[in-house]
Amino acid sequence: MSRGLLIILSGPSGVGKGTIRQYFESNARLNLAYSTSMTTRKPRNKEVDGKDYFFTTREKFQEAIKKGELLEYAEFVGNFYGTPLSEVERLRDEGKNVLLEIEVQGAKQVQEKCPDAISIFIIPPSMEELEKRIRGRKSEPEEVIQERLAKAANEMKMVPNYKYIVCNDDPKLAAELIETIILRHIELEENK
Ligand SMILES: Nc1ncnc2c1ncn2[C@@H]1O[C@H](COP(=O)(O)OP(=O)(O)OP(=O)(O)O)[C@@H](O)[C@H]1O
Ligand SMILES: Nc1nc2c(ncn2[C@@H]2O[C@H](COP(=O)(O)O)[C@@H](O)[C@H]2O)c(=O)[nH]1
Repeated sequence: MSRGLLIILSGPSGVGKGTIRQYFESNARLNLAYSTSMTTRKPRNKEVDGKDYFFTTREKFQEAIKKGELLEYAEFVGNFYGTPLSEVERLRDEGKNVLLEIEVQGAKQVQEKCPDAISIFIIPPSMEELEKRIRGRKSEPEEVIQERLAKAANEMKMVPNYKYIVCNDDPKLAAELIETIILRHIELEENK
């Protein structure tokens, strides 16, 4: 059994990463495992600890950084987010293809540490549409929406650092394109 692939799904907040993931995560052919991140952000309505995120304190997050327990981490609009390393390693050792849904600073760290990671950047059809989506989600207060939008403009400059760019106009189509990318990489790995 070969070690699972590492897949980075990145792109600005509100572009639809989570929405797209829901279309393909139950596709057994992809043999995917979603890496649950750790965050100091407060849970949103309906978010479940241990499923959507491991919600934690700043102190515990700092401790995890110090102990080298995170594959990557970043501060994003006042909160910390990071990927627990041991879980990623365990899943990949079990042959699972591990999906990281992370912002661009963390993606850069993973690309440096794991050059064979498959990096996919999701872009919105326009910045106006991105704003509409962040607002439509009604998950953040106005000042946080403004900060996320300002950040998004800079994040878009990172596009050239990614192997694949997928526009999320229609989420089903975007998910199908990503499925095709992952399936091709699985095939390449099997033929090695
Ligand atoms: N193709 C699309 N067309 C219209 N609306 C969309 C599309 N994709 C996602 N959305 C909507 O945009 C909003 C943001 O999507 P989502 O939460 O999946 O983004 P995200 O990139 O995961 O955000 P974050 O990085 O902040 O977690 C949601 O309300 C979702 O329903
Ligand atoms: N670098 C990391 N970024 C992460 C991680 N988990 C999520 N994220 C990204 O943070 C922003 C904000 O997320 P939100 O849930 O508050 O909207 C978004 O781009 C996420 O993809 C992580 O472990 N590391």
